Order: sequence, then C-alpha cells, then structure tokens
Amino acid sequence: MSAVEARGVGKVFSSRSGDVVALEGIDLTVAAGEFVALIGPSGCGKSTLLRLIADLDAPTTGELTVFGKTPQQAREAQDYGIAFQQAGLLPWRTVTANVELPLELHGVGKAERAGRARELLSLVGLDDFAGHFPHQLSGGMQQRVAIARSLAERPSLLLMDEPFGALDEMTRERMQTELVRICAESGAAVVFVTHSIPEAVFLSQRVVVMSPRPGRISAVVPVNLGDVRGEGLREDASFFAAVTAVREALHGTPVTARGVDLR
Ligand SMILES: Nc1ncnc2c1ncn2[C@@H]1O[C@H](COP(=O)(O)OP(=O)(O)OP(=O)(O)O)[C@@H](O)[C@H]1O
Repeated sequence: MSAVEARGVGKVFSSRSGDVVALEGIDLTVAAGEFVALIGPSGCGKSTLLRLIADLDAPTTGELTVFGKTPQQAREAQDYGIAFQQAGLLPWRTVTANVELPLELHGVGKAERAGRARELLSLVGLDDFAGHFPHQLSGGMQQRVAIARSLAERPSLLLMDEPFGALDEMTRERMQTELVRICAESGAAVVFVTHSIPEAVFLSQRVVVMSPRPGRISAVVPVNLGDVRGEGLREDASFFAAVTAVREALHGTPVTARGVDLR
C-alpha cells in the first residue's frame, strides 16, 4: 500500500485581499519505504503539501490518503512523525524526556519509554547525551534529538520540512548521511522539503520539482544512486549528473528558481 496518495489535490487560501491558489492538481504517490524530496521556488506550496499530508490543514479539492486512510485517521493512528527546521525541543526536559514525550502523551509505560528512548538515542548517535538539556547541545545534535523523537512511535512515514535548513554545511552533510542510514534501518517512507538540490539528490529516490502560482508538480526526477549512500557519492559523476538533471528540471519551470539553493 502507498504511504501517500494525492489525486487532484488543490489548496486555496482565502483572505480579504483575494484567493491564493497554493496548490492545484497535485497527483503524487509515495510508495511505502520510499524517500521523496519536494523542491521548488519559494512559495510553490511545498510546506502546504506537507501540512495537508500531516493533517495540519485540509485540501480544498481532491483526495489525499496516507496508508489508505484519511490524513486525520493516519494522524490518530500515529502513522507518521514530523520534523521541522526548528528542532522544537522542550528546554526544561532532558534529551531522554524530549524523545519520550510522544510516548508519554500516548500512555506508554515508564520502562518501555525508557527502553525506546535509549534505542533511539543510540540510533542517532547521542547515547552519551541522554541526561543533557537542549541548551547543552549543538544545533545539529538538537536536530538529531528531534529526529529521534519523530521516530519514537515507529512511524511508517516521516514528514520533514527543511530539518537541516539552519545547520552549517558540514553538519548538514553529516546529518544527511545519518538520515539515509536511519531511514534504511527504520524502513520509513519520507517526504522531505528542501531548497537544496544536492541535498534532495543525496537523500531521495525521486525528486519532485514544483512550480508556483499555482503550486503544481512540474517534473519528477528519478535518482538512481542505489540504497547505500556514503560520503564518497558526493564526488561521484552519477551524483553530479542527477544534480544537473534536477537543476534543469527546475530551470524548465516558467519562473526563475528564486529561493532555491543552486550550490
Ligand atoms: N495560512 C496561509 N494563509 C494564506 N496564504 C498562505 C498560507 N499558507 C501559505 N500560504 C500561501 O500559499 C503559497 C504556498 O506557501 P508555502 O509555504 O506552502 O510555500 P513553500 O513552497 O513551502 O515556500 P518556502 O520555500 O518559502 O517555504 C504562498 O503563496 C503562501 O503565501
């Protein structure tokens, strides 16, 4: 069964100054376990699409299902985890207590919570920081805690909106390598919003290119770089070829790719 299925999805925001067609005619299938990146100029509706999948907003038109359920049913079944640009950790809780939070909210017992948190902190390489508070961690470490928290309930789908956007380039590349490993281990499908073409290519099996006004899918670029993606891949000709393919797909959009990182 598909992780996400969007058929003719549209979203119109109405305001006193008129309607904004944020999305129109979005058809997209994300397979279970698949990593899909959404890329496109600022304002093309990437975050809106992610918010519709996450049931943070509702489509105006079309049909959207998550593992065959409505987004609301999928949210209630805890089918997905969410990670945004800001880690959003609670400053008064330790790293462990932050990771345990979703489990605590859903009534999971203390011993099970502690075990799961240990497992997750090991997965993101933070075993030694379980008792630390967020302000004692670097930005990259905080983001790893947020990713651990988003995996707490073993979601089959991760929704990520520029989770590495605020990190320096080196940390960002390290986090990308870790995310590839974490996803391979957890088997979760991912919908990942980014402004960076190399990031989209490094992480994804497919890059979905969007264009604005109204927000549409203008191209879908398959990235055939295999499942094992180490640092060496960034220097490989196949990687550059995929980056070029996405760049060309973006340039094919009728507007300049403002807001897109072409590095
Ligand atoms: N709550 C809202 N009310 C009104 N308009 C909105 C709302 N949310 C988004 N929009 C509009 O919808 C369009 C798409 O916005 P969205 O944030 O999804 O774009 P984006 O591709 O994620 O942009 P960015 O790359 O800059 O984050 C924009 O024109 C935006 O102004």
